[in-house]
Amino acid sequence: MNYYSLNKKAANTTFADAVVRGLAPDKGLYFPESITPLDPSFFETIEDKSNTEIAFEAIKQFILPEIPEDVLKTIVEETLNFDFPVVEINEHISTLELFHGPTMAFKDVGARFMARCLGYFNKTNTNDVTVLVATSGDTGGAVANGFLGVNGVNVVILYPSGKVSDIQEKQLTTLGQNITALEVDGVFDDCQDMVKRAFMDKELTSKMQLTSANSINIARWLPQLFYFMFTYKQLKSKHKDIAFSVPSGNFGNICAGMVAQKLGLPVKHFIASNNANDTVVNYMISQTYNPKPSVQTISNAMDVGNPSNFIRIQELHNNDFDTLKSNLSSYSFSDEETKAALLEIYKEHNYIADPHGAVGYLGAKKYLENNDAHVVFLETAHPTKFLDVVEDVIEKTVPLPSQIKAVMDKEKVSIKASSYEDLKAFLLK
Ligand SMILES: N[C@@H](CCOP(=O)(O)O)C(=O)O
Repeated sequence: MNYYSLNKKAANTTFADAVVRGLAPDKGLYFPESITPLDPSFFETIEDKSNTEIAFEAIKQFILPEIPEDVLKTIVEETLNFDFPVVEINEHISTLELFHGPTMAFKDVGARFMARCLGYFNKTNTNDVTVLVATSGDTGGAVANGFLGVNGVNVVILYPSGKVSDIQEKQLTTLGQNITALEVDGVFDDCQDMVKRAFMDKELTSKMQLTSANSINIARWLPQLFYFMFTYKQLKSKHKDIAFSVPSGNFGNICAGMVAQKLGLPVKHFIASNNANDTVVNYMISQTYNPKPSVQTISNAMDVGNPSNFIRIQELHNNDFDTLKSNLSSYSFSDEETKAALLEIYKEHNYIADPHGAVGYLGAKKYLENNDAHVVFLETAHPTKFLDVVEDVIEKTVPLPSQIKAVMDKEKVSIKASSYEDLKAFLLK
């Protein structure tokens, strides 16, 4: 499979090259040249397949033969060695728990998958690769964990100082080895802009191979389509019309769900559930894309003012607003509404959500006001990653899982960076 740049000014390229570059030379995001629907029998018999069989069948057209079939199977198996349960909240709403991996956030799948792809390509590539990643909370920890000790790969994580949760900060600043955390004086979008600027900096790129482990990288983005297939497997026999409410920040996850839909997955509708960072909500009303600096919220992983993947979503809908509108609704919710939802989910349904899941729950409820479907909201991270907020709202102590306990007492190590020049100086050193 070859990939083209959505800026249409760079040459098409292979999966390997797109992964190693991260971003195309014209600063565009890579996009697959074709998406061929799977045979309908795949979905008819999905309940008989294991998660790894589903994932392998769904992703192979994007990767083979550059990674051989047996290696890709192993990558998929190693990536997916934890559960993805769907939990019913009520008759009309369920949640897909995406927090059973090592860093307890949905990013684990993409990070582990990409790390293994890069590890494979590095066997024949003698040059070290530097992975730059911007995080508003969860990506950083997942990438640190997924890439720890990968041969020939150095990881530099940029995160907005004081704007990630304590646990998230521990997860991305305490591993050492080939992982370095840069604490940026700014918001997530500043971190993302610094990463994108580094890719265009000829002085840097002439001296080192840079790539990204954000969802702008196809190997981080595409595996997220698995979640939507795993949900269908679990709900197919119970519900006819399934819609997804996806807590959205950089919009990679929901966009991957739309790729699953292009592959033939029956999805009635997508709901992009946002916090106060409502760039896409406004676009869906005004048809004007007006990115703005992100504002800080209690669902911090979604504090993104200029979602990178929205351009891929438009491409998937042939850049046609009416087509997009028939498939996507987008709503925004305040922190107060999010806290009220956390409490409601706990009190009425005996379920402890995290702030991002609570935003997803609100999106599901809003959609159901005027539509019929069974809506699955994605629980993108474990509630204990946002311990202060969750315990304060539900007035209950939440037990800590082993993955969280493991980082609690480790010492944070980070380097302050207040400008692009600081990042560049660090990389050149
Ligand atoms: N929500 C992210 C921000 C970056 O998103 P990504 O999926 O493009 O890595 C985070 O938690 O860091």
